[in-house]
Amino acid sequence: MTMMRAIGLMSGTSLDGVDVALIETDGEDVKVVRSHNGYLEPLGPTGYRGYTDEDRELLRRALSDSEAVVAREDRPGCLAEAEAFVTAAHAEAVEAFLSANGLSASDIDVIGFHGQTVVHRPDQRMSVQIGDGAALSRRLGIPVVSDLRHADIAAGGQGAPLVPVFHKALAKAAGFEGALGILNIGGVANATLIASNGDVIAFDTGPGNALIDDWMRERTGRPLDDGGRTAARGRPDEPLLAWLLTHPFFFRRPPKSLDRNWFSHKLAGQLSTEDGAATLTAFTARAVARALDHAPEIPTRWIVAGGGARNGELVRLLNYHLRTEITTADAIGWSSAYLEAQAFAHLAVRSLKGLPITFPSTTGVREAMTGGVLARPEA
Ligand SMILES: Nc1ncnc2c1ncn2[C@@H]1O[C@H](COP(=O)(O)OP(=O)(O)OP(=O)(O)O)[C@@H](O)[C@H]1O
Ligand SMILES: CC(=O)N[C@H]1[C@@H]2OC[C@@H](O2)[C@@H](O)[C@@H]1O[C@H](C)C(=O)O
Repeated sequence: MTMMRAIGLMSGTSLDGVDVALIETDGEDVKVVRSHNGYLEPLGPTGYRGYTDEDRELLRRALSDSEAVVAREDRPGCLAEAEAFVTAAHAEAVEAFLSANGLSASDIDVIGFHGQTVVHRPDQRMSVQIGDGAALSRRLGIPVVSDLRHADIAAGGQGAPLVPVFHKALAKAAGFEGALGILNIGGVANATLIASNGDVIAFDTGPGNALIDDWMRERTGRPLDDGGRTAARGRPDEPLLAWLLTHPFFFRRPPKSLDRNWFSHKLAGQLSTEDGAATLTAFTARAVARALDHAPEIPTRWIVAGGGARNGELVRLLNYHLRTEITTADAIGWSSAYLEAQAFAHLAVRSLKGLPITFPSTTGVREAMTGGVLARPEA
């Protein structure tokens, strides 16, 4: 099949910025190259457009104002302003990326545009990602696929996670054998479990970095615990941790997905900065370990991606709780930081071709289905 050149754009729940990645894919197989250390990695450059404090403040207000959303078209409070900003920030990110890599719009077949999640209520069949795909397509002169969660959620699925079909393509390209776990630790964490016979299940495991980030911002003014160094100096509050893990979410059978706002860093309340960071970091790690309760086959290899892979204390705890050695995505030639953006490039091509992007075992939707809305520049 012919390979297409696709750009994926992700602005995740951490609200840190726009990730940009170009890959070549036919929607089934991803073009890979052998990296310097012998692993197979997706071919293509990546880019990033960080949010300023002011940008992040607007997005935070948008998250809060979005509580008033009743129908998915609603844009209460600052949501319309935030949506225009998200579209413009993504356009700038792509323009800078193209020029940095000597590319022009005609070199790109399609863009997969995730947008910024502001509402995720699968029980109400609603998940809203702000960002205007049609406007982005017109500005860039490139076809854009957006709104990739809606069809699934409207059909009764969780609308998340969407990356598993890309994880599976990467695992196939790498030729991994045996049961494999792929963990993405963004604001929220999600796991893809691939059994030795190729069967896939996927679900959100619980909070990722979001609570740690919120805690650090409140206590230190810096929005992350660099390397997990603060957590490493503290002691987790065991009774609080045990209580947090009694939340019904952890007992629900997958597929399941989580909204960023279902848990709050305020739960660590009165603890010292270090002990609070240690407790919230341990919470993320133990919530991930609860994934093993739902695994049809215990993975013998775990690959960890997302910003959380750079939190040394979190990785140390995961090594302990997952009972097997874990490897960071970067160590095997995959990109910890850009895997999700690459996934949305792959998903856009699958959407263009009408291939399924969600499955009963990944979102709980009744049957495998495609999704996404295509906008063409001339429309
Ligand atoms: N050096 C570091 N030390 C500790 N944590 C880090 C480091 N670098 C990044 N992070 C964490 O990673 C987060 C960003 O992760 P990532 O970009 O994967 O999230 P996202 O894509 O926004 O989220 P999601 O996957 O939920 O959509 C930061 O907010 C921070 O918590
Ligand atoms: C609703 C939403 O935006 N969910 C995100 C979030 O961030 C991580 C986790 O929660 C995952 O379910 C999803 O993103 C990834 C990209 C996904 O859909 O696979």
